[in-house]
Amino acid sequence: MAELRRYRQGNGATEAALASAVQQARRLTLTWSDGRTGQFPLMWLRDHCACDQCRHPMTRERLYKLLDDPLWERFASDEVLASFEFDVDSLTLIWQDDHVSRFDAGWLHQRCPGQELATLLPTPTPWHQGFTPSHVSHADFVGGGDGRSRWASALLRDGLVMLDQGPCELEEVSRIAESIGPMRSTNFGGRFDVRSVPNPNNAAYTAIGLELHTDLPNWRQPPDIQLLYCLENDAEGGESSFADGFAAAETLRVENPEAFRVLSETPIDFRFQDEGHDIAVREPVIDLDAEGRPCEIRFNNWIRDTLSLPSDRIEAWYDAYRALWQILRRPEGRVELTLAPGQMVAFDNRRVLHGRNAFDPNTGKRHLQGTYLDLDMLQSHLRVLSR
Ligand SMILES: C[N+](C)(C)CCCC[C@H](N)C(=O)O
Ligand SMILES: O=C(O)CCC(=O)C(=O)O
Repeated sequence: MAELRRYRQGNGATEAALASAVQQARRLTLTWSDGRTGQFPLMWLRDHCACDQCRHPMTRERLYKLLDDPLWERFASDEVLASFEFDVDSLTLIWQDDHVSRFDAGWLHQRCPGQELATLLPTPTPWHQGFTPSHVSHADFVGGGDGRSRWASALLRDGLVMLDQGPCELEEVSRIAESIGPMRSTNFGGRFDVRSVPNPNNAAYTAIGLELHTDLPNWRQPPDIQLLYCLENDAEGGESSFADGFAAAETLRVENPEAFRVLSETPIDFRFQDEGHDIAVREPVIDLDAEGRPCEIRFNNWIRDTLSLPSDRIEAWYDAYRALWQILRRPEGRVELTLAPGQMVAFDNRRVLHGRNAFDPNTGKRHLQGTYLDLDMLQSHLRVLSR
């Protein structure tokens, strides 16, 4: 007989006690003391067995293979379960092949089919008018208190967060990034310097103003999170601005549904070329998820490639693109700030657009260091911090 073992994933135990368990054909209906009830298909219960044969005892990864289970065909009937019993905090099933599965009642309570599983991550929330980003001090971020989770939560919720009063040290951005996850490398390297240089290969390495944009929309998977750490900002100009691309897309949907449709349904070409690279992709400006909500914005006027569409769709596409751009330009939707030395801005590059005003390199120095991170690592970091 398999060793019995509780299986929790640390999503917070419930106080509710298991009150009844009734088998109806190929399902078990469970009811808890708080009134919640759930119908659990037997095949689901078998697949989620947490014993040490079905889950690796060290990694907790699934070993059970439904494809190789000789009982599988019988899950459609009610012959698969030999017996079951329950008490307030557990449910035990004995299958026809004598395998025993024991479930924690609280674990099942959280996973009633059809029930949203509680997540530890904040919901991305569109900026409302007058939105201002959260600020966390560098000392709180590195200090071991709740600074890191406040920072990560704000970044996941708002897509933008500030870190203040850090040291003016080269590579501090790399240290911060690597405390969260590996830096995401691109054709610009793992970590990049933003300053005006001779022979630049992209507009960020000049002193010109940068219209709001997302970075690297010419990649199949553009970088998720961008960190920009300010080391020097003495030159005249160079102020930063940000806009919530998801909020702008939703405004466009309301004000100009046809433009929204065109931008979300028309893949266009993005392409970056320099000495050693030619990276190109064809994707829409607004990408929608399965529910039709914007899940990615690709907006970068420099590296938008030749617009290759049938001529009867070209004017409509330009009109739609201008309509979105006009919304992005509206002052009420933008966050404007001047980065101070020792300050770092972090933002979701697939949601929030960033830009800067031109600066005059003859009046002083401007130097940022930046890198990218995968959203998976940021989410993981917050889940681990919440343990
Ligand atoms: C930040 N860093 C300078 C590394 C990249 C800048 C990317 C912006 C550019 N126009 C593009 O998407 O290709
Ligand atoms: O210089 C800045 O403030 C922003 C730079 C930028 O837009 C970029 O690196 O993509």
